[in-house]
Amino acid sequence: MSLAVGQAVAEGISSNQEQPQPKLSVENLMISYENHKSGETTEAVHNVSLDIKPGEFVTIVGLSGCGKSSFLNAVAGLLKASGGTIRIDGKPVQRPGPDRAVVFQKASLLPWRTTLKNITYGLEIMGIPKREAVERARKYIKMAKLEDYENFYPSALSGGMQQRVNLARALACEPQVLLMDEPFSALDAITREGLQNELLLLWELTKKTVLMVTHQIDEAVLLSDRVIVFSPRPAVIVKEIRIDLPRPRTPEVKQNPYFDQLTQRVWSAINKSAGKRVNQDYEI
Ligand SMILES: Nc1ncnc2c1ncn2[C@@H]1O[C@H](COP(=O)(O)OP(=O)(O)OP(=O)(O)O)[C@@H](O)[C@H]1O
Repeated sequence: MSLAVGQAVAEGISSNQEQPQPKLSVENLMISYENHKSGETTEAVHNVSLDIKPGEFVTIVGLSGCGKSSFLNAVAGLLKASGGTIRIDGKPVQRPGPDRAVVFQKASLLPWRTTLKNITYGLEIMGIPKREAVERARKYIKMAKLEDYENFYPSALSGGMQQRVNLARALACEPQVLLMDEPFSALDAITREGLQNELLLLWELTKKTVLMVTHQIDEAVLLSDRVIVFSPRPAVIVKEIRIDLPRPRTPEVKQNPYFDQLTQRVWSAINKSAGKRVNQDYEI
C-alpha cells in the first residue's frame, strides 16, 4: 500500500473515489412486521441501501404508509430490522445509542422540568457532570435563541417553542446523526415555516448529519442536500434527487424558479411510483 493510500484510509477516505467514509451507512435493510394472531407478515422496507456523508442533510419522502418511519426507527435502533446492516462511522448499530438523537412530531418534554432542565436531563443520563451539562445546555439554548425561556416550564411554551426546545435538547446530546420524524407536522403553517428557518440556521452552525422524514415536499427541498423518494410499501428507493440550491439557505430560496423545478421533480417521482397523480394537498 502506498503512503498516499495509507493516509487516505487512515483519514477515512476510500482510495478509489476519494469520498469520505459515510457517517451513516444502511445496507440491504429489510423490515417486516409479524402479526402473531393472524400469522400474516407485512413487509415495510425491502432491501434498501443508503449512505449519508458526514454533514449531509437527507430527507425521505413517499406516500403515507410506505415505510418511512419504519426505516427511521430501525436506524434509531428502536425497531429490529429483519435483515441488513446499519452502521455509524463503520460500526454496526442495533439498539439506541448516544451517537443518534431522535426528534419526533411530539416534543414530549418533561412537564415538571424547565427548558434548561429538560435539556440537561439527557446529558446527566449520559453521565456528563452537572456543571458541564448546564454549560452545554446553555450553548444550545443560545443557538436556538431560547435564552429568554430558560426557566419556563413546557406548559408555558407554545407548541413551536416546545419543538425548538426539543431540537435543542437533541442537538445538546451532540449525536453523530440527528434523526427527525416529521418534526414540524403538528404545527400550524406559520410556526412550521419559522422552525424550518430555525433548523436551517442550526444546521449551518452545527453541520450535523441529518436523516429526516417528512410529508412536506417543499420542506424537504428547502432543507436537504438530497431527497430520497420511497415507493409505496414495501419501500424501495425509486429516486434520489440532489438539491443543489446554494447554501446558506433562507426561506427566500422558495422564490427561486429552480426551487419549483426541484419540487416538481420530487412530485413527479412520487406520482410515478404511485402509478397515479397524487393530490398534492391531501394524499401524502
Ligand atoms: N407495529 C406495526 N405492526 C404492524 N404493521 C405495522 C407496524 N408499524 C407499521 N406497520 C405497517 O408498516 C407499513 C409502513 O408503516 P410506516 O409507519 O413505516 O409508514 P410511513 O411511510 O412512515 O407512514 P406515514 O407517512 O403515514 O407516517 C404500514 O403499512 C404500516 O401499517
